[in-house]
Amino acid sequence: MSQPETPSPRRFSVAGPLTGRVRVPGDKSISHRSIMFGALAVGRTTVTGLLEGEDVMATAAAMRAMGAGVERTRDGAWNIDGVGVGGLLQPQAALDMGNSGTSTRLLMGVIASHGITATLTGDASLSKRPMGRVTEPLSQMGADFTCAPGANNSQTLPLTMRGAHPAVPIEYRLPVASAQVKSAVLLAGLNTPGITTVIEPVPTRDHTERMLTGFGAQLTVEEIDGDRVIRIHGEANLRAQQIVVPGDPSSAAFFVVAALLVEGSDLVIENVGLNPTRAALFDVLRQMGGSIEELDRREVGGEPVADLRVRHSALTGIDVDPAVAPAMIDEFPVLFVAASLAKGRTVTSGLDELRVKESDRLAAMAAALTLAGARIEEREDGLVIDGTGGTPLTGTTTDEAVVTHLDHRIAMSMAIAGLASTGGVEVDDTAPIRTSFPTFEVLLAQAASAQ
Ligand SMILES: O=C(O)C1=C[C@@H](OP(=O)(O)O)[C@@H](O)[C@H](O)C1
Ligand SMILES: C=C(OP(=O)(O)O)C(=O)O
Repeated sequence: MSQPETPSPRRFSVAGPLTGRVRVPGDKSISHRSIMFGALAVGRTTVTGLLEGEDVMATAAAMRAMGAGVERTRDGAWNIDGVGVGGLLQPQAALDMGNSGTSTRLLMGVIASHGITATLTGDASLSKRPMGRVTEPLSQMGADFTCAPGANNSQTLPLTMRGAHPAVPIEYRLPVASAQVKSAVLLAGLNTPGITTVIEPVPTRDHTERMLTGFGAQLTVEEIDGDRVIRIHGEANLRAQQIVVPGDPSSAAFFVVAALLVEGSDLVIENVGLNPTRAALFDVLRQMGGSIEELDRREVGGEPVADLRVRHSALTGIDVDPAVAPAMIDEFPVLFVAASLAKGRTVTSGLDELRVKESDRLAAMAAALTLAGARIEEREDGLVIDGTGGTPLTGTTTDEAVVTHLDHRIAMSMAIAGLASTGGVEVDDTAPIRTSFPTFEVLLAQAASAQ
């Protein structure tokens, strides 16, 4: 298991309005997939704009350990030298997935149809997250999962898996709206003879489908009776690509909410990915009265992108349609912060998945925001928030820090709550922020002092 680090507590307090321009780092989902698919392609894939966060570096280290070349060039681009589908080598040591669910679940899919054995480990947060959702379909394909030495079940990390070669193609209907489960089965299908099918009743982020098609896989998506039916033809040949990673909307979300909440703000966030399976937060905030303007809409790396101009706005609470949840699943923690300062009540529901992220995000945000002075009711599948109508939250005392539970999104969300409080918010540990957004604190300071 990954060693726990010394926590880095920090107080986030009222700063000036957020102005000027910031550029958030590359999309985490696309960065993971760039490395994995590049490692499975024939030839050299080059990636610019890759997110150099700890989660993506865990993917890079794992692909290296299985024989691919993954190196940063002097100008900050990345070269991935692929081994070809079917060409992965057995890793010599356990693969440390750190804090990253995406690395773990997608790699389990990749390994499932390679005839190799691998042990996967993770930090204390990742070791609690459910893996049965991927081991179940991957076992149907022939992969075998056992408890790693010292572990007591094969539903959580650490676990050891043996891939099947040849694996068996399956048709799998997703029991949970999860792009990670969908991707795990499709990636196992890459090196499986025949056609592997995933049926998705509720659409989730579609980067795997878009990118595998770009890499030359035979993949089809059909709408049948309201379901998305995705088929991948196995024993695929992937061709190396040149990838430009757009900015991460999940990282941009923190700056969007900060600019909406802090009086006098007028901030441009450049190069934000606006794939419709990811961008629902911005529509929800607009429904609440947020001024978020798209400038220079364009395509980057096959994904829609724009610069977002965000101005301080008076927000009003709404009932958030649970149908949009998958398209903003990682953005609820920071939406809860926005709702805490809106006028009136915001009701969220259908969010059971938030309980199995890096932390139980419903419980963690309810506790953190309550400590900071917000009015929150925690329900089984969502939070109900009675906002202040714009009056800053009281904040927390220095000896009462909010608890982030090794969850980067709790830490960043509560940092933004600190900017919108009179007394500031004490965050118990900022170290997890490095998993997805290593430049968060620098960019926040830059935006708050840009005038
Ligand atoms: O496929 C991906 O890249 C991701 C899918 C989502 O997880 P689930 O599929 O578990 O909802 C999301 O929360 C995670 O941050 C990244
Ligand atoms: C849930 C997240 O990531 P992962 O599942 O990859 O740990 C996240 O980044 O919010």
